[in-house]
Amino acid sequence: MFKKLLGKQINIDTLSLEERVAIAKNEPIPAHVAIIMDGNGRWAKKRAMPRVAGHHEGMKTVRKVTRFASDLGIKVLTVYAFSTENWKRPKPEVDFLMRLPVEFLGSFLPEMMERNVRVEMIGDPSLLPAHTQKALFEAMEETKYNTGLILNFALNYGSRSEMVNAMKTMLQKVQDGQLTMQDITEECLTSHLMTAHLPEPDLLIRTSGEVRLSNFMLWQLAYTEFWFTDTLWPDFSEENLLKAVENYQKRNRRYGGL
Ligand SMILES: CC(C)Oc1ccc(CN(CCC(N)=O)C(=O)c2cnn(Cc3ccccc3)c2-c2ccc3sccc3c2)cc1
Repeated sequence: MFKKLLGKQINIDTLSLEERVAIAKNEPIPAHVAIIMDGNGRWAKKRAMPRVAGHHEGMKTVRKVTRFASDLGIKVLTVYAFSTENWKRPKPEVDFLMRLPVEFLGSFLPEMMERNVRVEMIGDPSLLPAHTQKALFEAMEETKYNTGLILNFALNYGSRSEMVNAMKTMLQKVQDGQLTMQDITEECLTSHLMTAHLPEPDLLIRTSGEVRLSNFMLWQLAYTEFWFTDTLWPDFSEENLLKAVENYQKRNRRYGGL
C-alpha cells in the first residue's frame, strides 16, 4: 500500500512491522477497536485437531492482540467471543471454555498489570460458573486503577436486550417523574447502555470471513468503520491488526478538502 510521507510516496509494504507502527503512530490511532473473534472451530477442523485446541489458540491470540493494541496506543479493545449459545456445545467443550479464562488471567494478569491494562466487561456474567466469575471479578478488581488500555470482554452480551433494558429503565424514570419526554434523546439512551462509560467504537474487525454483526453493539456501531477478514481468529496477528488500522487511517485521511 502506498502512503504519502514527508511529501514522498512510499510503499509501506516494503517496511518492517516496527517501521509501519512508527508511521501509523503519526496519524490518529482508533481510540476504540471492537473485535468479533470468529474461527476457532474452523481453525481446529482444518488441522484435524479438537475444537478446544482452536479455543486455546484463540485465547493466545487475545493475549497477542492485547499486547499489540497496548503498544499501538489504542484506548479500548472490546473482544466479543462470538459463540453460538454455549448450551448448543458438547459439555466437555463448555467446561473447557469456562476454565480457559482462569488460565488466561493466571498467565496474563501480571503482564497486564505491568502494561497498566484494565480488564472490564459488558454483558451478563451471572450464567458463568462460580470459578469463572471469580477469576473475572478478581481480574477486574486487581486492574481497576490501571489507566492504560481497557480490555473489555463482551460476555453473554446481546445488543437488542441491552437496548430494551435501557428503554425500560428510561420508561421507569419517566413514570417516576425522574425524566420527561423531552429528556428522551439519543444521548439519553446512549447513557443507559452498558457501554455508557466508553467511547463509541472507531473500528470493528470481524474474522473468519463472516460478514454479520450478530447482535453486537448495534446502537454503538452507527458510525464505526468495518473491517472484515477471512483470517481465522487463531491465525490473527499483529500484521492483521496493523493492516486494519492502516486501512482505517487511509479512510479517515482528509486530503485538503472537506
Ligand atoms: C476476563 C475474561 C478472561 O473472562 C472471561 C470469562 C468467560 C469467558 C468465556 N466466554 C463467555 C461465555 C460466553 N460465550 O459469553 C466466552 O466469551 C467464550 C466463548 N468462546 N470462547 C472461546 C474463545 C477464545 C478466544 C477467542 C474467541 C473465543 C470464549 C472465551 C473463553 C476464554 C477466554 S480468555 C480470553 C477470551 C476468552 C474467550 C471469556 C472471558
